[in-house]
Amino acid sequence: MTMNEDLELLLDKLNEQQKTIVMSNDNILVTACPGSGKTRVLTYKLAYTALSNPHSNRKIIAITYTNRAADEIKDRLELLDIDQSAIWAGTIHQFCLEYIIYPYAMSLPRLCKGFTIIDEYVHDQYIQQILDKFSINIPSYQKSKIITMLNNDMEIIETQFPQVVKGYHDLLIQNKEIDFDLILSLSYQILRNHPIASVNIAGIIRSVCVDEYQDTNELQYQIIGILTKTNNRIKVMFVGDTDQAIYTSLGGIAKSIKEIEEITALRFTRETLNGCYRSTQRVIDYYSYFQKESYKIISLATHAELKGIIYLNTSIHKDDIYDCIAELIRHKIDQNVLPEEICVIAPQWFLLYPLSRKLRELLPDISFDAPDISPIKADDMNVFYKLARLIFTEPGKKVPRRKRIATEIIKVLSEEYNILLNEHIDCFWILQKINSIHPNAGNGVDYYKHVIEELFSSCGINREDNSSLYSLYDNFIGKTEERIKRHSLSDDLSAFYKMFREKTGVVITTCHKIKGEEYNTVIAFGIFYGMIPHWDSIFSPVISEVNEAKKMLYVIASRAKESLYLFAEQGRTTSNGAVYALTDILKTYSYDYDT
Ligand SMILES: Nc1ncnc2c1ncn2[C@@H]1O[C@H](COP(=O)(O)OP(=O)(O)OP(=O)(O)O)[C@@H](O)[C@H]1O
Repeated sequence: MTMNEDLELLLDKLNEQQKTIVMSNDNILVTACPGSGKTRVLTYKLAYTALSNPHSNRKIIAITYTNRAADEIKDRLELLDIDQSAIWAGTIHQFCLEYIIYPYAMSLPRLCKGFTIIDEYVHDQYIQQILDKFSINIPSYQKSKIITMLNNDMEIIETQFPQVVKGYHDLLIQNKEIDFDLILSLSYQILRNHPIASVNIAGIIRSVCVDEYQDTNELQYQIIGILTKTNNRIKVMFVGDTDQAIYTSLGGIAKSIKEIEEITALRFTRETLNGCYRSTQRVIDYYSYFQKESYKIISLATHAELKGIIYLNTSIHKDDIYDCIAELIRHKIDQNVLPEEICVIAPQWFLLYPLSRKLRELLPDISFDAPDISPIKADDMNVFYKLARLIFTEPGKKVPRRKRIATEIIKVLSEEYNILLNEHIDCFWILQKINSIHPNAGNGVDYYKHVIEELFSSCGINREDNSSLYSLYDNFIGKTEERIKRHSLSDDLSAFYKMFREKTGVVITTCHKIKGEEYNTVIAFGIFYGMIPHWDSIFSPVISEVNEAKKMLYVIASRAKESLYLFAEQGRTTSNGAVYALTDILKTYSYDYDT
């Protein structure tokens, strides 16, 4: 097939609005409604850019909000049979590590003598250690609010406990460690203070596509801005939906086109995607009430005209909610809705654990993709977690993904831990080696330790010469063992395989985690003022509680293809005994709900 035929085949799968965006040679800011095919547009834009200039060796970068989204894009490109050698997709943290921190660590005194990246768990341990040192006794919710992130000039932002943050950073420096936030701040420092680094990095980039731009934080915009100011040939696309900006509390900002133009020193064209392939027109009209600035979304779904169900219940008691949801699920399945097409959500995890237990009891014949506490904590930045993903998944399945993970492992070992691996060690070798080690251990941790020891020994990696890698390893094992003990989990090998198995069945998750997904039926409970919006927004002097509630309800409702059930059950109280009630904005929304 010729290149033009390849391109035509790609474009055939897009509607006119999507095509315009994919083919545009401008810098574009795309505001896209839910279900309008943002992921499709982004994937096809990457494919189109790669195919239209196959000889360019400059990189096409896609920045996604989660590792899962990056995996999805890479899998879709694989299905389209696109050569991905010029395409890079990952989170901003991964981008910063691979393109800025690892190659230019020598330019910062803090990094030049080697460094390791700590995770949330170590972060929390350090904070506790310093609070103890200063004899500060505060509740855990307050601990988690201590801002350890620094500003663009590496100064402390935290106002209430600045001495704790100083102690924390001193400890990191002393241990030659950095945390997640420092990946961004130090990348910014390198780009800003070392023009050679920014010229080199910007010089190898062809385009940057940012997904979910409404969740991008200030530093991320600034990092992209330095690159485009250094090389104005870089083409930029921001795609997102300002009505779905539910990460404001984590620093996400949906910048205006003018602000983006200022930061990047580029001119932008605005494009819109307002055709929704997901929901019926009725569901769309229902959630459009929560838009910040009203605009018309048109259903392009084959089921656009179906009535479906839109239901709100504020009278059910919390003790009856599990039976009621179980009945609903049974009813939907009897109507031939697939279990995978049903999702039950709540604003907080603690509401979901008892629900999952109860639903499994009430519906023993139905499978659930429910929040289980897994023996290993998911952490895609940790090389030992990446190794676990290979060790505890079946060799013959998802081979391209396994190859990618193996390649990432080699990269981390050589670039982060400066390990000189033998030339023959490539992703195939790693996969073959892991596939061939089958220790005789029924316990998951022992099994994992055996594989790692044998793998490392065949790679020539030993404890004596690689103390920082082994300290991460010991920490990883220690944390896993502690998790198993704390939550009384099974340490059986099968429990480790289970955690990485693709889950099927009725999905049970939180309102934040459901973002980007779609289901025939969405059942949401716990729709309370204090959870939607969260108390943090209600008490915040800078965040608008009404907007936060609107955005959350917009995300929840826009996941539904046909049916949406909302519950604000009676009888739930806060820890202080105050009674939870329906979120305010739904009290004032006079909608003609189904009964
Ligand atoms: N041109 C198209 N033709 C047919 N179906 C499409 C087209 N574009 C997208 N879709 C379908 O629309 C649905 C929604 O797509 P996608 O999940 O990419 O939307 P989204 O814009 O990312 O949604 P959200 O913002 O809610 O996360 C998917 O099922 C996708 O296959």
